[in-house]
Amino acid sequence: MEFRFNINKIFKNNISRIGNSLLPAGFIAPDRRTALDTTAYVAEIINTIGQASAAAQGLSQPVTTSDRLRNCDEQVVYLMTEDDGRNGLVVGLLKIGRKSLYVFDKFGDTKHVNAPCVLDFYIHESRQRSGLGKILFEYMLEFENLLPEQMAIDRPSEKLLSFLRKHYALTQKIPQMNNFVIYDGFFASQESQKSDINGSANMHITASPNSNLFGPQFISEDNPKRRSNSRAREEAPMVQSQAFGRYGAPRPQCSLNQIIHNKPVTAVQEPNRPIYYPSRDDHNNEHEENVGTASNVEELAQDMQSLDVVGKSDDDLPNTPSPSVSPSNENDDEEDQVDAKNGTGYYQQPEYFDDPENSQNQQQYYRNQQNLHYQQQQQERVSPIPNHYNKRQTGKKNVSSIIVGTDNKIEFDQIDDKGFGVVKINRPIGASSRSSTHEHLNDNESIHSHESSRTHTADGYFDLKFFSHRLW
Ligand SMILES: CC(=O)SCCNC(=O)CCNC(=O)[C@H](O)C(C)(C)COP(=O)(O)OP(=O)(O)OC[C@H]1O[C@@H](n2cnc3c(N)ncnc32)[C@H](O)[C@@H]1OP(=O)(O)O
Repeated sequence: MEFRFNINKIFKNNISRIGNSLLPAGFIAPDRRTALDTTAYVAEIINTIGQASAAAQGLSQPVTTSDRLRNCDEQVVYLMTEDDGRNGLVVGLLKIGRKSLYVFDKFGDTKHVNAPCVLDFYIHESRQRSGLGKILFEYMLEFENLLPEQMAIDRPSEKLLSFLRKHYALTQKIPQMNNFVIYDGFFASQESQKSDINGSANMHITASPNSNLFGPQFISEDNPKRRSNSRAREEAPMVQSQAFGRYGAPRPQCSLNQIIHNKPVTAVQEPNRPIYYPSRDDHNNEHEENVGTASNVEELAQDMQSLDVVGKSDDDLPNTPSPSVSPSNENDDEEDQVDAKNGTGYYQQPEYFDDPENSQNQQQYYRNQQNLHYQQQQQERVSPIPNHYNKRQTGKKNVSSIIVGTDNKIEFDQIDDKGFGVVKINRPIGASSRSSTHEHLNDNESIHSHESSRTHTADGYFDLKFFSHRLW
């Protein structure tokens, strides 16, 4: 590879080591101007041979550029030149540098190493397979005081793999998940550099593929399984997690790990986490009352079932529907109708039930009952507040009302900024005047159906008062 300038004045030896100064080691410039010119020439040489190396490897971008070399303290380039009696030739490039890597050892555990790496290696096509590559590589190993197996190879080509196999008998690769190739014997030389991200000498990060999901786990080197180099995992390895911080939280069992190690995959058991129900008085730190565990939820459900619905307690009701009943479920609708006809329904039946011409009203009645039931349950979950609390006790300022009409439309009517919401069921849309709504607003009344209202119309009125956060 020829250049427009005489490279023999720059490189006094066949192999020159160049660092981030872009001047060959031992180069002496008579003046500053010469130094700057030489730097520019070396930059041009490096860029040119870097391009040639990338082309030889089929890379779209060169791995070696003068800018990268200038800006990196950890990398050096070995250039091989020939004196052809004219301007001289550049015939080879070898770039190495230390890199901080997470690599798998032969047991599949991840280790953090700061390893010397072969980053770029190129011998001009006219000189390949003539032994120059080995000369250049040997020079580098000697200068850096390294063994070939100590080096990690960055994306080696088939030619380089063959080169290493032939000259250094490197055949036993340790599989990695990154582009680096390391060989057996790599870790024997890394003992002195062993460390983890905390700098601890006796810990390392596991190679779990779930590390990205659940965070790294730190396994002690004192683990007897690691000491014995046994990969049989009859018992769970001792995993030491950080007691605090990001990785301090309990992690779910890694099912992939169980599959890989042929263990029965157990169902993931959710920890008994506290359940937080939104409190109306969060700002008063009273939400502690609303924090419970799953068992508390059952108690809450029992409390809900014991509430008086439409003036009738559960004790009077032979068939209490499941709390999970969905108001939109048509089948459940039918079942409830049958129950009601048999006198085993959950709610009281209005008089028009006996009128066969009123079947539409009956259906509407059941739908509304189920809606009410569902909304009550939802309301209870969000705001499990004794129904005798008044506005002053709850401190709420927002009042709004929902009016559910006979055609299943819901009218949500905000009256003014007071404290509670009211759902009015079975009222004609828009027919409920604000004044009449106000008349029925009594903060001391229960969240259940409004008996007095229901008597005003054959459709029946069921007001549901609720505590709500302000929506608008
Ligand atoms: C991390 C990296 O840099 S990966 C990129 C490596 N670089 C390249 O692939 C660029 C193209 N190749 C080259 O530049 C050179 O072939 C090098 C640098 C790999 C080796 O340099 P050479 O001067 O050819 O090596 P040298 O002559 O000392 O050793 C020759 C041995 O290298 C291997 N080798 C070299 N060229 C080839 C080739 N075309 N095909 C297969 N093996 C080859 C063989 O093992 C060969 O031995 P053999 O001739 O008995 O089969």
